Amino acid sequence: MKVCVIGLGYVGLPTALLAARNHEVVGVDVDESKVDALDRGEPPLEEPALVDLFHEVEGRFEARTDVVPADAFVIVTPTPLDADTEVADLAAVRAAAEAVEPVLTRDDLVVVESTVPPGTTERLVGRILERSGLERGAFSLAHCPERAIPGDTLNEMVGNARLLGAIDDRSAERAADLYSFVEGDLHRTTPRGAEFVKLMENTYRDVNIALANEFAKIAEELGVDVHRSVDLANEHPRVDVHRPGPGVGGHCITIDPQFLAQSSTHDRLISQARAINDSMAKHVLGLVQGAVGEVPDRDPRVTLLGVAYKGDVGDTRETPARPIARLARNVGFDVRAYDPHVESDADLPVELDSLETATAGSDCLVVVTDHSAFANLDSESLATRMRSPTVVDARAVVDRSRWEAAGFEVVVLGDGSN
Ligand SMILES: NC(=O)C1=CN([C@@H]2O[C@H](COP(=O)(O)OP(=O)(O)OC[C@H]3O[C@@H](n4cnc5c(N)ncnc54)[C@H](O)[C@@H]3O)[C@@H](O)[C@H]2O)C=CC1
Ligand SMILES: CC(=O)N[C@@H]1[C@@H](OP(=O)(O)OP(=O)(O)OC[C@H]2O[C@@H](n3ccc(=O)[nH]c3=O)[C@H](O)[C@@H]2O)O[C@H](C(=O)O)[C@@H](O)[C@@H]1O
Repeated sequence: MKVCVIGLGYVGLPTALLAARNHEVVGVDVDESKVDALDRGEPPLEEPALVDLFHEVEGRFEARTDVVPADAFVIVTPTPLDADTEVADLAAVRAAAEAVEPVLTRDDLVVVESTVPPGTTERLVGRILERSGLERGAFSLAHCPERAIPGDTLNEMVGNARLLGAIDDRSAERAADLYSFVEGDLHRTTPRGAEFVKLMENTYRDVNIALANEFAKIAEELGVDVHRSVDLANEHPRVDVHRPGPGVGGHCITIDPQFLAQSSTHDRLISQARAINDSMAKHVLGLVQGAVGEVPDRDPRVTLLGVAYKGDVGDTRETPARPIARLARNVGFDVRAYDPHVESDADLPVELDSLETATAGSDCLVVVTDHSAFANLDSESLATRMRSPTVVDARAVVDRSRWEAAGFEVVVLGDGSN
């Protein structure tokens, strides 16, 4: 079938390329520079396996800025949180549905793949499509959310089980054909059911991380090491505590729980977990202030190691580095930053430098991101470059004994044992 994928971002582009293994695919994005890059054969993709896939499907994938008639449409546009109202901003999903409506014909399939609050597929997208004069059922409609983890997108898109939240049997059959690249099981449910399950999954992770972060703060008070404690607790066959850190980032886990909270009067734990995770930036700053103390002569200098929201990716959306940098600047720190996966980011309140420049004369390093490269940093040369060799490790990635031997004072978030 001919498939039109609308939104060529972290999820839409890999989805379009995978679908192009079995179908003719047109990828649509409002960002002309993205479409131009794809036309030039330069896909904006971080994972090497995805670049290979781009070349594999050449001839079956084309990028455009306008929606064209097709047999199936997949909406994968962003669903951020509206900053003023704290509810889902569905403008891009609405715009995509409005772009499909004029070209929609009988028997076409429309899939919402964006993560959305329960009810959105049928109430918002379905109603816009009905303006075409076609009744629901004359066209197929489904919500098939994505579960892939950034960093291993291709393997997860293919291997993970997938939800098919279809309005009827025909919609489910056609969606199964569209997603024939998926090797995991396809589970049939309703659109609202799929919307709810997707949000439950990310909420579970956010709440679990909040619990780990609360354990970390308690461990600091009690004088024990939370990281070793989590390892030991997870030896229990029915316990799976997540990892504490400087806060939860990314476009999904920071946002999706709020789509559930906004949909119910019963939210208690979900909002509390969000607040705990958001409080971690302040907690990290407290650790930095405790470690650095009073600095004579000039503003104390702090260097953020990592601005990406998590390890080994270059994505900075909702990164905890942002509040940490802002809070540090507010209390008078000169803030520098280095990230091996991020060259520049205009949305960050701090410029990115090379490791050498960012750490020169620094009073404190703060490990914000768990990039694998940080486990192998040369602590001895860092110690000689800094004014006072101190590190606050919010991810438990540095080797304490090696860094202490190099002359560092080492503070690990959640480790009260030292
Ligand atoms: N990033 C991830 O790992 C995952 C994201 N999701 C969900 O998938 C959806 C998309 O997320 P990402 O791919 O990360 O977003 P993104 O921001 O990387 O990409 C979205 C793309 O849509 C384009 N766009 C915006 N409005 C458009 C319109 N009206 N017509 C055509 N293109 C338009 C943007 O220019 C951008 O290229 C969101 O709902 C997100 O919650 C779900 C699972 C995983
Ligand atoms: C339930 C689940 O694992 N969801 C995944 C998640 O991807 P994402 O990269 O946002 O999640 P993540 O790896 O948990 O990272 C989110 C944030 O949480 C932090 N984090 C994560 C795990 C942990 O134990 N402790 C912790 O502090 C990370 O450092 C990061 O800042 O959200 C994606 C999405 O829905 O967009 C989803 O497709 C992915 O499968």
